[in-house]
Amino acid sequence: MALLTFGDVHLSFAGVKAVDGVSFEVRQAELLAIIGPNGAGKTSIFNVLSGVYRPQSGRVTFLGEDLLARRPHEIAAMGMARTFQNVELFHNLTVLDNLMLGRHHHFRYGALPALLWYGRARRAELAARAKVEDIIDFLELEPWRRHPVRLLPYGVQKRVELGRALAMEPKLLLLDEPVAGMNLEETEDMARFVMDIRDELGIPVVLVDHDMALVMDLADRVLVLDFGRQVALGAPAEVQRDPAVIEAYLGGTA
Ligand SMILES: Nc1ncnc2c1ncn2[C@@H]1O[C@H](COP(=O)(O)OP(=O)(O)OP(=O)(O)O)[C@@H](O)[C@H]1O
Repeated sequence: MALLTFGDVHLSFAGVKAVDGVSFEVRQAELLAIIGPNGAGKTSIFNVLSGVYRPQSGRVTFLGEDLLARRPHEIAAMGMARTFQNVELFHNLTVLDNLMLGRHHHFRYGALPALLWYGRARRAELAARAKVEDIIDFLELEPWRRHPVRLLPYGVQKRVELGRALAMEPKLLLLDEPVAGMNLEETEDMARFVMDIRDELGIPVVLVDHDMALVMDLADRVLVLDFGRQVALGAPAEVQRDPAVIEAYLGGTA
C-alpha cells in the first residue's frame, strides 16, 4: 500500500495554476524526487503536503488518513518531517539542543513532572537523549555536538537540520533542496546520508532539488513538473529519455 497518495490536486493563486492536476504516490522505503524549472510548483506541493496550503480540489492521504483536513502541527505529529531551503535552526543553541528540540512532540508529560525530573518525564528525557545520540553518530556530527549551530560550516548546519527532522522519528521525510549552496564535498556527504536514510533506516524520502546529477543518482522515481503540470513520472533513466521532459525541462542536455 502507498504511504502517501496525492490525487489530481489543483491549487491556484489569483489565476496562477501552481499545481495543476498532479497525481503521484510515495511507496515504502522509496526516494521520489520532484524536479522542474523555477515556479513549476515543487514548493507548492510540499506546502500542500505539510498543511500550509489548502488546494481547491484533489485528494491527499497519508497513512490512509485524509491530510487535507489536518493542520501543519497535526501532520508533523503524524510523522511527516520537513527540511527547508534555508537553514531553519536555533542558531545560538548547540547541535545537541537543536536535535533534542526536534523530539518535543514525543514528550507526553506536563510541566511539573518535567521540572521535578521524575517518573515518565525522566524516562522520556533519557530515551530522547539516547535517540539523539544515535542520530549524532549516524550523521557523523560528533565533533560539533556541543557547538552553537551559528559557528558551523553551512554544510554541517544543513546536516543538523536533517538530524532535527530525523529526531522526530518520521514516517516520511520531505527534503527541500538539501544540497542547494553546497560545495562538491558537502553535496557528496549529503547524498550519502540521504541514501542511508532510505536504505538503512528505511524512511521514505521526497526530495526537491535542482541538482540533476544528484536527483538522477539517488531517486527511485522522478516526478517532472512544468508550470504546475505533471510532465512525466517514472524511473530516472525512463524520465531522462522522455521527449516531453527533454522538451520541457532538460532542454536537450539529457
Ligand atoms: N503564496 C503564494 N501566493 C501567490 N503565488 C504563489 C504562492 N506560492 C506559489 N505561488 C506561485 O505558484 C507557482 C509555483 O511556485 P512554487 O514556489 O511552488 O514553484 P517551485 O517549483 O518551488 O519554484 P522554485 O524552484 O523557484 O522554488 C509560481 O508561479 C509562484 O509564483
